[in-house]
Amino acid sequence: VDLPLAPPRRSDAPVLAADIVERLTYRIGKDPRVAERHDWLSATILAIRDRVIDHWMDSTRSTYEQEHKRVYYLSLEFLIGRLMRDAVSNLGLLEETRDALASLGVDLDVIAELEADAALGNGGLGRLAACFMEAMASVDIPAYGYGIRYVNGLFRQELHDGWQAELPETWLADGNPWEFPRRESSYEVGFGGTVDTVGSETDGTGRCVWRPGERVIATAFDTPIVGWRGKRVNTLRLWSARPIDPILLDAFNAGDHIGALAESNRAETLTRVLYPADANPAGQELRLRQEFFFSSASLQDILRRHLQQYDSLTNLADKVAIQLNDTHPAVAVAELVRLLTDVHRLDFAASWHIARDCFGYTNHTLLPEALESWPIPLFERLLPRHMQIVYAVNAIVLREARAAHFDEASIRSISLIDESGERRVRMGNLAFVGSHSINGVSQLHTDLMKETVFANLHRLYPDRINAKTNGITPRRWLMQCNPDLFALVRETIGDAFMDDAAKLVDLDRFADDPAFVERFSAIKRENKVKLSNLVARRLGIRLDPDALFDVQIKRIHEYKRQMMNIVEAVALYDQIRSQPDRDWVPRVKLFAGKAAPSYLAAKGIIKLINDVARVINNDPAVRGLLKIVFVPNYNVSLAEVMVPGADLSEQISTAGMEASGTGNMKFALNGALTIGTLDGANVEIRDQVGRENIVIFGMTAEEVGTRRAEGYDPASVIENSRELSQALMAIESGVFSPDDRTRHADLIRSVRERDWFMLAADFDAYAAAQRRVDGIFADKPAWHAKTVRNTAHSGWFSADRTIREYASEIWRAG
Ligand SMILES: CCc1ccc([C@H](C)CC(=O)N[C@@H]2O[C@H](CO)[C@@H](O)[C@H](O)[C@H]2O)cc1
Repeated sequence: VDLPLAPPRRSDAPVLAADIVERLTYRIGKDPRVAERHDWLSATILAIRDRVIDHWMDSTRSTYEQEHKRVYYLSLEFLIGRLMRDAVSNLGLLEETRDALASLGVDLDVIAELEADAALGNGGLGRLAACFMEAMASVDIPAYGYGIRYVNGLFRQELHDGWQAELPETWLADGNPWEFPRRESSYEVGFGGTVDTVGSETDGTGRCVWRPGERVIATAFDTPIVGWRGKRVNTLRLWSARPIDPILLDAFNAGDHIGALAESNRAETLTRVLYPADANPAGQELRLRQEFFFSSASLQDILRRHLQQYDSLTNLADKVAIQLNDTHPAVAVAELVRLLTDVHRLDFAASWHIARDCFGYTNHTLLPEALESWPIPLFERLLPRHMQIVYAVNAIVLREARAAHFDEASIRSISLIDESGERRVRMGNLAFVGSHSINGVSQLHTDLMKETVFANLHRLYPDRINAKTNGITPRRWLMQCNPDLFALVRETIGDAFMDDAAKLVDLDRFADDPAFVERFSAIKRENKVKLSNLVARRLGIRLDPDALFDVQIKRIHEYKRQMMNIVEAVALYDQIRSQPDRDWVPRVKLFAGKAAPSYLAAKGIIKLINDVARVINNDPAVRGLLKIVFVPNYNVSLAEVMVPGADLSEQISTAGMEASGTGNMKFALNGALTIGTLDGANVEIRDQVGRENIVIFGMTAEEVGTRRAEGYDPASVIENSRELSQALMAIESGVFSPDDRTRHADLIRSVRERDWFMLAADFDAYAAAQRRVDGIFADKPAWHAKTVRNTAHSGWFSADRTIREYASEIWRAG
């Protein structure tokens, strides 16, 4: 029966206003005269949502009818932030919505602030997944994101006397108007149990049957992801776990109330909370259960959708591309082989080939402690059939390596099984051998992957590793978070850049145009005022918007060297006090970022920053020339205010350790100058914006490697740097912690004795680079010209470019 389709809705302001009032009245049940701001937000989202649904259904239908290849992005994290402004803006309804609400006496910007951030991620990896979802819809690629619908996202950070405190994040407390429960899309996911072989091996009818000891139901919640101009609306499908039996009545009636709810509690726990670690795996069983739960549910859903359209699985790789966002979904390789072999009865070899042709794997870190591996006893108990498949795959791979005359040491490093100590399954190796493409997230990172963690696998399979330098969506990270700059650019170079960010380069010729620069810098100053107002509101600290706003916002980690930044602040503080007449450039150092709760050194760094801030900010001798601010609870929405308000972007990681960085791209696009090492995508930012429009310092990744190999003695470096040694002494002696003089002694000792992240070795170069920055900032025309050129030459870092590369070189889609 060809059912009539709902007519698309008109969206001029009066119609929108009427729709909003209609939703408020009949869906929210509030009288407009007494409605609260959050009621208006919910009503507006419901009205906008209907416009989204029109495009969503068009997209889903066209994908089906045109038999498009679908891309599936499997990620345990999607750091989405807020969605209303994104949806309204990408549908081109911003002015209409603003006018509609204004006609009802409501300010769009005020209610937009009330939307909860969907903080379903830790940092770079999670935010990249969110930018990719928006970009895939914007470049018209049929794609699904698969993840977990955590009830509690990344913890809320509060500062208690300068110390990080973690509080539960409750984004779903007031409901989530953007999600659609899809009860019909539910799948059983098993754990534990046994594997039986039925039929006889000899006549080829033999096959394995996994009999799980436990089962839970994965049920889907869909969120529409609107692309630019509403070209396409894709689906983010997040899985939630629920019990097969919500309550065991006989146990309950027998009075065992706890036992009666055990299964439901276990299911509930499975998708309750996001693991807050972003570099070192918790290694807990629940984490492996989460990884398998969403991988299995996603693959079952993918195969169901494929078989619904094509009644065979042999063409799966022609119609399905699956991207593994780091090793977190790597168990999907074994699960797809199981589903194809045991459930859909393809032979093992065919299943293995299809799987490899479907999968691509993205590596996001070289940090050894961040590479996931699971103890075999745990893996085997939880996933007995997958353990068998891992062994079978390993046999194939090691046979190929021996045929290629690899020595035993290489064989050991290639093996999916780490035999060095406790036997463990290497998820990075499993993802590698199970994928036809393995990509790094910047050129340098990719080169280092070939030389380090995957050197031998690269030797065995030399045509798999490729570079896909990260990108960011210019919609959220320019058009929406910096509308004034966006409007100025549009007025200056026309609209073309809105559909092709590379066109931003047309701005270059205005870098020395005083009239343009006047307006460009005025907008930057306005954004700095906005940021200052936020800091005043939240921390009661007053900032001078004409000072140099020096910003470092990212997860707290020793390799990101927030420590080097604050030690340099102490050295500068000392100089301002000892050379008061020097014409210092007033500077505000702004920090923000969360530390993994179990990462004590990182939490110590947060406390150190706050201790130094308290002393410097209250020292009259500084006369406001230097201020330190740590803004709590860093998240996507805070970044949307801090990025446009920055003059200087701190990208100072130890070279070779930041796979790419994406904050660096956001700052450059919003007209900030980068001070950084030649690490990750900083190298490509330098190539794009030009050596004269970035301030590079410090050792290269190669020099770091050499320095370590030669034996690095931080003590000798420290004694040869008066600034550094004085600053370290001031901190360790308690100048900034009079209430506990030895509080920071451990942090300083780890620099003096080991300094694995080469803070001492790079310090003098860093401090000198900061003085160079002062010099440039004092020369306003020079400064502004450089910042304009950063915006002009950041188009290449649009996620649209990155996604087009994935689509043509990995997914062969779109
Ligand atoms: C298992 C614990 C865990 C969780 C997350 C991760 C992520 C890989 C960490 C991460 O977010 N990596 C960042 O990914 C960004 C997107 O590619 C890069 O830009 C950053 O350089 C990289 O640190 C590692 C280990």
